[in-house]
Amino acid sequence: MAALTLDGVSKRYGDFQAVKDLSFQVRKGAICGFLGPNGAGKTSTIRMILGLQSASAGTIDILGASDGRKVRDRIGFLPEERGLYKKMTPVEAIAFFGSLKGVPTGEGKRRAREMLIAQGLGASQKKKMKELSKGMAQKVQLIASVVHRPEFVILDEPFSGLDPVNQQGLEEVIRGLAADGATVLFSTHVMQHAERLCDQVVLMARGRKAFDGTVAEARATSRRFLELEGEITAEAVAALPGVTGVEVVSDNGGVRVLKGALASGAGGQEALKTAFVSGLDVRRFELKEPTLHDAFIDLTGDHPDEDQSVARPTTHAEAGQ
Ligand SMILES: Nc1ncnc2c1ncn2[C@@H]1O[C@H](COP(=O)(O)OP(=O)(O)OP(=O)(O)O)[C@@H](O)[C@H]1O
Repeated sequence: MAALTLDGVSKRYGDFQAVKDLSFQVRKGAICGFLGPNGAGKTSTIRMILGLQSASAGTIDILGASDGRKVRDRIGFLPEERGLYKKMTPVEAIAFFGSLKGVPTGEGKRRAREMLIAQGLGASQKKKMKELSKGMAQKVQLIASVVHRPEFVILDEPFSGLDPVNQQGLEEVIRGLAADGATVLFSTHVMQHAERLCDQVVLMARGRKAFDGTVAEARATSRRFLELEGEITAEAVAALPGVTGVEVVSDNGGVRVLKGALASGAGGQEALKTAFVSGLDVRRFELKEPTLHDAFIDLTGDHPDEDQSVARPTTHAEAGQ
């Protein structure tokens, strides 16, 4: 059963169309990654789902309602721009947000303490929000957005600004929400989180949906590739059977790392065999599966995290992380 359905949704700001004819469904209980580079239209879509702005065209159904305002007590939302009342303690802040969603203050405080302890923030319960680190404050805000135990949780770029340890903690929180039966939709331009977490990914590029399916299905749209290192030329790799394109990853005085994309269906063994038989100076080789990041680039031509510190030539090394 679908918890969320978008059908032909568009958003126009003056002459600029930020979201174009967007349709997708999210099944009840699924974790859905809403992916795309900055400006792809993710926040605009989330705001339409929540009813914070109206769609220029198309229809939305969230938990049976035509926008989130009508079912606000059943929805939890972590906005991209964050901030909690600085002088409150985390317990007060969480209970306050709970009270806006109908949770009695005493019960809100009890849940706040329980969740703060579960998140390793037990010792910070009595501090003021302004005394917490950014990562801690972000966790408190996330707890505040789910203290009323919503059926549908929408998180806009929840991983941004968190260090790797806190990012991992957040992944666990998201898994926990889904394990408790909630449907989760989160936006991100960092593919690795989605790769680990999502039952479904919706890829956005320039306002349009570029892909909708499982992570495995997304990866399957992309090609495997062969990475070779040695005193080899790009031309020599391009001539290997099954190789359709070559990228020079690095060149260290003639010792190069070369990446050869394989034609769909090509296993790579044939190319390796030919490389050895023809006496190419292969000092290292690796057959690599495409990551979600590779699939995104193949599907859209965009770099989802181009404003991040992930440099393109090393991207494929992320596959095993
Ligand atoms: N209120 C607005 N008026 C005019 N243009 C807007 C408005 N809000 C967003 N846009 C534009 O619409 C496009 C999509 O923006 P949106 O914030 O939805 O993208 P996004 O994928 O969420 O990216 P980000 O992660 O940067 O927020 C961008 O080009 C943005 O500049």
